[in-house]
Amino acid sequence: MNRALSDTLPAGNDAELGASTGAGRPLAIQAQGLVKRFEGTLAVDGVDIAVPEGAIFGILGPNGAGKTTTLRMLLGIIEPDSGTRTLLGHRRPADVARAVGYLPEERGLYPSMKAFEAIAFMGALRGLPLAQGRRRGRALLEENGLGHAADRQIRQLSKGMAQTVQLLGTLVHEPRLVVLDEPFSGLDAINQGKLERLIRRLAANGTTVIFSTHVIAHAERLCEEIAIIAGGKVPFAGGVDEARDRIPAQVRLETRRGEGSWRAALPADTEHDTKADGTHLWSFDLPDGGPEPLLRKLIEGEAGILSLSIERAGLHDAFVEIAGEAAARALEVDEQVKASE
Ligand SMILES: Nc1ncnc2c1ncn2[C@@H]1O[C@H](COP(=O)(O)OP(=O)(O)OP(=O)(O)O)[C@@H](O)[C@H]1O
Repeated sequence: MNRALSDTLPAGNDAELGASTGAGRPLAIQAQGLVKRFEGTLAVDGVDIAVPEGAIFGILGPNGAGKTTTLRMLLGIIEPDSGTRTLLGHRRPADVARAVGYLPEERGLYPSMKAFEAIAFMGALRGLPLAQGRRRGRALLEENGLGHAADRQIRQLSKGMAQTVQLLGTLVHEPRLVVLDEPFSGLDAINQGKLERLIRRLAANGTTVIFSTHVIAHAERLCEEIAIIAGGKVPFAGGVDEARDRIPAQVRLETRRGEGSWRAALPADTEHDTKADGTHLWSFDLPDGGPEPLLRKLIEGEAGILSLSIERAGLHDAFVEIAGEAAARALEVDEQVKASE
């Protein structure tokens, strides 16, 4: 056990220090086999999650997939029926509550409080002295373009502004771990962009950020690692690139010649078209060996390459591959609903 930490831990504390990824990076969150049932509904069915410290980690899944239930179990707001979780090295989330910031899915602040007071109040709930919270509240509002609203009551703010105030209240005590449940919901495109930048700044300063979303684009733009959740299960957890690599990249090739020894380098199910000018178009999955052996054979066989493009799969296609069409359709509907809001 780390000497400095062991000195601060009371005897018999159940903290479990030193959890780390295979690559040796310490973990801010480690959950194994989390299960939660509500009156006959199996909301979460054996979820494993490992969130490295300092990461931006997304939990991506459609409505009802189990995202909120998972986050609540991680935070100790509800207890799992089975499974274990470690938060910042502690088995009891309450032991590290002051180092955690949480934006719940249900938004709500006292309507009569002024914006800067609301932030200070949220900080006080996590142990920050009120005077300090008030100072930081004003500064945070200023930094985030809401300085003019500091003395306005919450009831006088727009929904998006109030949501930003609540988010700042989640951050005012400078938590090491920030848990955001659907933070982009209810924000317009400009404020979504601001929130993305804020999340990046937090991570750049060493804060771990975990957020849930049903919008693939947010996870794809922000996250190094994700967990895909569908029907209470996590069929994939790992790097965004690793998820995208589940699907072969698509090659589009244009050649002057249509025959030659190089044809053997193209997969059997390659699509082929001959254009009016006699040149050839080929589309196929990038073979296992990657682009270099393919290119070598095309050049050695004198295919007469006119153009070649390789397009990696997007996270949406990876999601379909991993979680299935039905879950992906549910996500798409969510995005359409969002777009029409
Ligand atoms: N307190 C509860 N009582 C009964 N059922 C619940 C409760 N909380 C969640 N559920 C059910 O558990 C399942 C997972 O819900 P959860 O809120 O975790 O999903 P979610 O992925 O966060 O969805 P959303 O994006 O709609 O918030 C759903 O079927 C939901 O109806």
